[in-house]
Amino acid sequence: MKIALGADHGGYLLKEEIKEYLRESGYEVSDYGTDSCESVDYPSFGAAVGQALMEKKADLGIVICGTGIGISLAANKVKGIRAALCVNSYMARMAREHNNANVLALGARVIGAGLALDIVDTFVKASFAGGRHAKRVEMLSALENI
Ligand SMILES: O=C(CO)[C@H](O)[C@H](O)[C@H](O)COP(=O)(O)O
Repeated sequence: MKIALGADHGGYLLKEEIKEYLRESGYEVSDYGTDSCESVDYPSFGAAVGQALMEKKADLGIVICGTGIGISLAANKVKGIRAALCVNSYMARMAREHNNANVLALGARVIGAGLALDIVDTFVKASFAGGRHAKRVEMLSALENI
């Protein structure tokens, strides 16, 4: 599985930890920045990860900023992206099983690294349950045409 990572300055350090964790776990990881704690603008990095998924360069994305809010909003502006901001592992599992989320958003100023890695692990291992959820996800996609 290929995973695209992106973060602003608020999420940079957590992104580096997640990158190391995923690579050690055997995943192929592409890093769309940022590359330091120097102040940058989260929309660029959320959009870059979203575009990477839509261009089939990755299967899932993980985006991180201070709260996870701004960068999830940015990723969700890309057509086809369902980015879910999660603060616990239950949300991460439901995001995949019920919402077929393709991007996980995290807030590095909200949760610690230990919880973040557990959320990441849950998200990448879970899969879409389909069934009654498929119609709802299709309805979400239809909203992109409004
Ligand atoms: O976009 C955000 C909030 O929705 C992120 O948390 C950003 O990382 C944050 O806004 C950056 O704030 P800073 O004061 O410029 O570091």
